Amino acid sequence: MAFLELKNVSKGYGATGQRTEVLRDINLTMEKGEFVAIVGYSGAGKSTLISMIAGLIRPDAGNITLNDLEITEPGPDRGIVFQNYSLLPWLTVYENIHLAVDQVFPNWAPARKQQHVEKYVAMVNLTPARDKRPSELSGGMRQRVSVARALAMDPQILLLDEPLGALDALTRSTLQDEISRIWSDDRKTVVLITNDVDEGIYLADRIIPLSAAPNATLGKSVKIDLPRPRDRKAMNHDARFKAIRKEVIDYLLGPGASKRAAISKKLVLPDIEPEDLTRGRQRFSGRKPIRRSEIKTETIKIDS
Ligand SMILES: Nc1ncnc2c1ncn2[C@@H]1O[C@H](COP(=O)(O)OP(=O)(O)OP(=O)(O)O)[C@@H](O)[C@H]1O
Repeated sequence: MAFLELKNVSKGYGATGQRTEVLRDINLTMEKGEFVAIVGYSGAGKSTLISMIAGLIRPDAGNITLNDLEITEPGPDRGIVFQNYSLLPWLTVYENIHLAVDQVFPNWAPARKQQHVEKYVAMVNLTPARDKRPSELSGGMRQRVSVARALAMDPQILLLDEPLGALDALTRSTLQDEISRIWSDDRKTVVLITNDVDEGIYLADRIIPLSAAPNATLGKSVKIDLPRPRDRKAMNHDARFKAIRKEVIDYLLGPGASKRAAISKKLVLPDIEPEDLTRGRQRFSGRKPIRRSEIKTETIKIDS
C-alpha cells in the first residue's frame, strides 16, 4: 500500500464555457520517507496539485489518500510551507512556532512544549533570533521559521510549495543545504514543488516533471540515484546528474510542450543552472526571477 496516492486526479477552474482544465489524470504514489520533487512551468498547476494534497481544495475527479484515508480537508498530518512565509507578524519566531505546537499538542505540559519549540528553533539555526518578529528577519530566516513551524507539528508528510522561490540565489542554496540536512536527520515524507530542475535533483529521491497547463499531467518519474550527502559542485560534472536533468528537461520541452508553446509563447521555463558553477553567471550573483515576456521556448539552449 502506498503512503500517499493520487489516482486519476483532475482539476479545473471557471464556469462552463470559460473553464480551464488545469490538471488532468494525475497519478502518483509515494512511499513513507520518500522525498519527491515535482518540477514544472509557472502556471502549470503545481500549487493546485499541492493544495489538493493539503486538502485546501478538492479534485474535480479522482481521489487522494494518505495512509489509505481519503484527503477531504486540511489536517495536522500535513505540514505546508508556502513561498510567502505566512507567519503571524505580531509574534516572535518562538511564538509563531509555539502557537502551532499549542494547536496540535494542546495537552502537552508547558515545559514539554517549550523544549519542543526550542528544538526546532535550533534545528533551523535561529536560536539567536528566537525573540525577533518576522519584520526583523531576512527572507531566508522567515522561511526557516516556516519550515521549523511545519516540522514542529510533526506532520506525516511535509508539503513544500516553492518554499525557496522568493529568495536570492545564495540564500536559496544555503536553505537547500538545510532542508537536505534536516531531511537526512528526520526522514519525513516530503513533496517539493519547484520550478528549478537542479534544486529538485539536488534534494529529492525522485523528480517528476509536470507538463504545461491546460491539461497538465505528470511525466515519467526519474529516480535520483546520486549518493547523499550531495555535493552541488561535484554533481554538475556527474554523468548521472546530467542524464537525469536531460530526461526531465526533454520532457518539459518535448513535442507536447513545443506544440503548446506554439499556441502561447508566454510559457515560463524552469530555472536551468549553468553547468560549471565556478563559471556560472547566475547563482552567486543573484538569480533574477524570469519574466514571462523575457522567455521564448525556441531561444532556450540546454547543455547536456
Ligand atoms: N482559484 C482559482 N481560480 C481560477 N483559476 C485559478 C485558481 N487557482 C489557480 N488558477 C489558475 O490555474 C492555473 C494553475 O495555477 P497554479 O497556481 O496551480 O500554478 P503554478 O504551477 O503553481 O504556478 P506558479 O509556479 O506560477 O506559482 C493558472 O492558470 C491559474 O491562473
